[in-house]
Amino acid sequence: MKPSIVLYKKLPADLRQRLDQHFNVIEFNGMNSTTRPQILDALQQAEGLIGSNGKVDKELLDHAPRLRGVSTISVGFDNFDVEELTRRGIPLMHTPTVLTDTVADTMMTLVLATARRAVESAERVKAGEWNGSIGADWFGVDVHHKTMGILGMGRIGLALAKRAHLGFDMPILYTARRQHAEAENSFNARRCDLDTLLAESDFLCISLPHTDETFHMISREQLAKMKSSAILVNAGRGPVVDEEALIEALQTGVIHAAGLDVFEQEPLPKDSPLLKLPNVVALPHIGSATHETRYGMAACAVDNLIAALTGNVKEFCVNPEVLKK
Ligand SMILES: NC(=O)c1ccc[n+]([C@@H]2O[C@H](COP(=O)([O-])OP(=O)(O)OC[C@H]3O[C@@H](n4cnc5c(N)ncnc54)[C@H](O)[C@@H]3O)[C@@H](O)[C@H]2O)c1
Ligand SMILES: O=C(O)[C@H](O)CO
Repeated sequence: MKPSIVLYKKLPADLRQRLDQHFNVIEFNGMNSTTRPQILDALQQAEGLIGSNGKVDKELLDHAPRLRGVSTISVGFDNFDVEELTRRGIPLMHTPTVLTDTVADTMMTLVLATARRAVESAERVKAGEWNGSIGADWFGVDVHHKTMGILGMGRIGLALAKRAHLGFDMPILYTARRQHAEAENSFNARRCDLDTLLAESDFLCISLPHTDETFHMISREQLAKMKSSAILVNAGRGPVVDEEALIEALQTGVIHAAGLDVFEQEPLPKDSPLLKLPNVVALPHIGSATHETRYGMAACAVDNLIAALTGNVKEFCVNPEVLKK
């Protein structure tokens, strides 16, 4: 008999078929307050779990006595209790690499859109405000040759450094726990401490995961150290930036603008002050959201689950120590 798995994300038909070839698939339309109790029930029998955007915590794992493998359709895994999964010997698989270039493109989009006020200007055109030669009240600021500071010099940070340095002649600064030779040798990036990064960056670009250590790493005190002309771009995770402090900084001119793909609460609440600020470009967490990349992520996650449940894991395991047991 094929092992049962729980799927909580709609997949392209061919990938769903691939899962069906290996498993008895119990499918749910997302993990939310309605489906979660049903998912917990189904997990009594399930040996695998695959999806994205659900909380996989101790409560869920307590309902899954037979679970042997978990696969997330994302690179980020802050919604998983990795310690608890590891304690139970369950591998957590994720999808790095396949989305790196697409997310770096999204970050560059936010850099350009905020600096050149592209969204704001387009909205003014649609509102019929373009009635003659434009004046300085429509002008933006240059991107090329400005300093980009990268917080989170991992796969995405490196791909962003490549775009900024080779495409836009931008000097690159980064703050990291270790030196990144490729960033330094290929893109002339310079490592510095956080205070220097804050003081010298024209664009502070965040591609950090959400961990205990990165929670509110950028708050009131850090924002105050930035240039008043600086632009903050965050496509890592919302909680890395203290959103209340950011809103205040944007309202009072402590910094110039922000381009945000991620937020402390998602979807962004409809009454968020961010939505009223003309110097904010807010995107609905579309970092990896192209047809090609989302397909690639789903395919990688399907392969990852098959590998985990057949004992063939070679890469993309968040907690590889469980494989040695
Ligand atoms: N907006 C989106 O749609 C989207 C898409 C993909 C990934 N992401 C986010 O981007 C993150 C990064 O993805 P990646 O593939 O580049 O991962 P990665 O692991 O390659 O890079 C993360 C980098 O952050 C560094 N880091 C972690 N904690 C740090 C700290 N306290 N101080 C300094 N540096 C620290 C790590 O050392 C690593 O170099 C993901 O974890 C996810 O949260 C968002
Ligand atoms: O972590 C990721 O892969 C992105 O945020 C998409 O969910």
